[in-house]
Amino acid sequence: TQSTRPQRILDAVQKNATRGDPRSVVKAIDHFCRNKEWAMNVGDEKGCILDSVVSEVNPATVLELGTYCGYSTVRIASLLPPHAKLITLEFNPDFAAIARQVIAWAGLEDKVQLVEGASGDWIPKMKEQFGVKTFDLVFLDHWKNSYLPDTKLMEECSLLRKGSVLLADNVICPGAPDYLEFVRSSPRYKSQYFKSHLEYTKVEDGLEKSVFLG
Ligand SMILES: CCCNc1ncnc2c1ncn2[C@@H]1O[C@H](/C=C/CNC(=O)c2cc(-c3ccc(F)cc3)cc(O)c2O)[C@H](C)[C@H]1O
Ligand SMILES: [Mg+2]
Repeated sequence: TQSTRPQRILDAVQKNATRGDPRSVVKAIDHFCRNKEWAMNVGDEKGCILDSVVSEVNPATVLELGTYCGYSTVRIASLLPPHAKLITLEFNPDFAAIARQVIAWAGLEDKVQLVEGASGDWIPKMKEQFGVKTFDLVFLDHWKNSYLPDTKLMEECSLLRKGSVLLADNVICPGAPDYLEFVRSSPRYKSQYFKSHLEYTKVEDGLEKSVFLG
């Protein structure tokens, strides 16, 4: 039977990366996506910006919206301090199944909770289901028209505290114009644009870092 692109990404990880070595998993996916098949991972260039924001925030609790194959999940989790937790939401069961295996190959199962389901259903249940008070860092990389409604939902559910950092991928390409307008004009956020390129290409894209001011 025909394999899917996520399955071919998992194969590339299992063939070329070392079990328990997150950096080798990241390298294997980047090599595959740069040389064999493009895929919508945040990639190595924007990934370095992601790494620097994660290191700066040094979060105890992280929420990722949109796991896909788990590339950014592995990047983030590999930088977390010992007892920190990353919850990642993915509503496509096929992608979730692949991501679980990528996360396991990297040896990061203990730091990552992959929740299969839609952000709109799960954000309101974060406190009761996972004992999360607030998130120190949120990485938004799911459907671009869901960034804004989900940000408003996180505010309504009191999941953001003074200093919580939102980091959004693709604010230029494919773009998230309503989200960008919101976080850049709202007095409750301090926003900063990190110019970069669409993964594995020369097309402009970037990450928007927005600090919630409470
Ligand atoms: C209920 C919905 C919301 N709730 C949800 N709850 C849970 N999971 C959700 C939700 N909404 C979506 N997901 C999952 O997240 C993933 C979705 C990821 C989406 N990412 C893009 O579309 C993109 C495109 C390009 C791109 C650029 C240029 C091109 F030419 C082509 C493509 C580049 C990029 O870096 C990109 O991240 C995954 C596929 C999908 O199942
Ligand atoms: Mg993206």
